Amino acid sequence: MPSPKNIEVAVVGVGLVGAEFVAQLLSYNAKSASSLAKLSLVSLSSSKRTIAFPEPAPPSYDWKAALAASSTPFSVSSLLDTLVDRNPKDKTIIVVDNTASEDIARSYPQFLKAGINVVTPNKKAFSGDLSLSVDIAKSAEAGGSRYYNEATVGAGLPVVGPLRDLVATGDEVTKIEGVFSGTLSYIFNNYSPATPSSNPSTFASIVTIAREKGYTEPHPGDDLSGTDVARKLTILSRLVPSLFDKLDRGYASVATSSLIPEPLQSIDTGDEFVRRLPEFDAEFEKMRKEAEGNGEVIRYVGVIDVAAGKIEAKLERYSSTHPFAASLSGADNIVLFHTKRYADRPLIVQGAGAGAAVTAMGVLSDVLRFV
Ligand SMILES: NC(=O)C1=CN([C@@H]2O[C@H](COP(=O)(O)OP(=O)(O)OC[C@H]3O[C@@H](n4cnc5c(N)ncnc54)[C@H](OP(=O)(O)O)[C@@H]3O)[C@@H](O)[C@H]2O)C=CC1
Ligand SMILES: N[C@@H](CC=O)C(=O)O
Ligand code: NA
Repeated sequence: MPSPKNIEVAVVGVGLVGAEFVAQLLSYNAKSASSLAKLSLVSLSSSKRTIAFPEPAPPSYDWKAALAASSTPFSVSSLLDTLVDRNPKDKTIIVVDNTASEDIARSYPQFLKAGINVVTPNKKAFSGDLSLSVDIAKSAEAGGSRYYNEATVGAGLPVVGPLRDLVATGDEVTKIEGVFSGTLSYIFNNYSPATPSSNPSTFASIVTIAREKGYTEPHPGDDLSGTDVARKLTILSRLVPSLFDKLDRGYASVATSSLIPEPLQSIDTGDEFVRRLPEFDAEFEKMRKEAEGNGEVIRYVGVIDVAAGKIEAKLERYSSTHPFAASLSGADNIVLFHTKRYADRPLIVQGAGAGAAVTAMGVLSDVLRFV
């Protein structure tokens, strides 16, 4: 039996998703002693601190305590120097970015050029200005490195990979549509269900639960503004050749309807945002009742109409028998790929589209592509 391939992993971001990713990685090593790969944690970083591991960490290692006790500040440049010193051209080294940071996203080209691979659920690098997406692709080519971002759309659900495969094998995508936000799916599946409740919860209370369950972005305003969906639509559009350079300003070029009441639009912290949201419950209730009175539900959807070149993130009403109404629950995403080959019936992917466990699984499965 060949000896397992050693893959070195440097993790940046150990919040909700990052901590679960580390737990899954350590458990992979523990359960897969005879498997094809060993995943060696070489460093862990938060926004403030970093720790490096000269030896692979054992499954029971209390990395949280070690990181909290570290007095070494984190910086991208020192991480890059440390990883370059480990000879990335001679082995597989991966930076796993589990942050939502724009700065970390902007550093991918430096890592990739140095031969260091990148895996991430962070949408920022692939959904902002087109120039960064182009720089990332060129840097990977120059450095002989690779990057994967499956968990940026639909969390662990296979969405990015299948779209790449459809395109690579010569299929023509005509339309992609669906429910792309786990948070907004959870909110509307509960606030505006196919079978109306006699005692409905308030809009703000459901948002708070979605946040507690770990579905929202670090700032839930990024979900309610539609920005998170617009980012996902940008990521997918850039994989469709005819749309690659359409969204030059990224998510900001997507026609997006926001659910954020005007007075809450510039609130900086997630805590303050959810504290003030109940002030607007009556407005949301009016919208819900109107739909319910027509036998309809409310859902937040995304559409990429390739032929029309139209990309939209918007609130829609559907009859209570529509698949977006009747077949979704929890934080489900559903994505329909209409293509030349899947012309009669679309290729459909559905399942939980948010939450730490399913997101970390998407990130770890990308890491395992390097085996
Ligand atoms: N929650 C979900 O269901 C899904 C999340 N994602 C994505 O996963 C990513 C992580 O989300 P989540 O775990 O909820 O976020 P959290 O806010 O829980 O954690 C973020 C982590 O990143 C660290 N961090 C932030 N900025 C920096 C920086 N500049 N340098 C180094 N570290 C930094 C934070 O450090 P500190 O603790 O010091 O602040 C923290 O450890 C996001 O990009 C999100 O969009 C994708 C799909 C689904
Ligand atoms: N906040 C996001 C998390 C996954 O991308 C969502 O709710 O879908
Ligand atoms: Na995915």
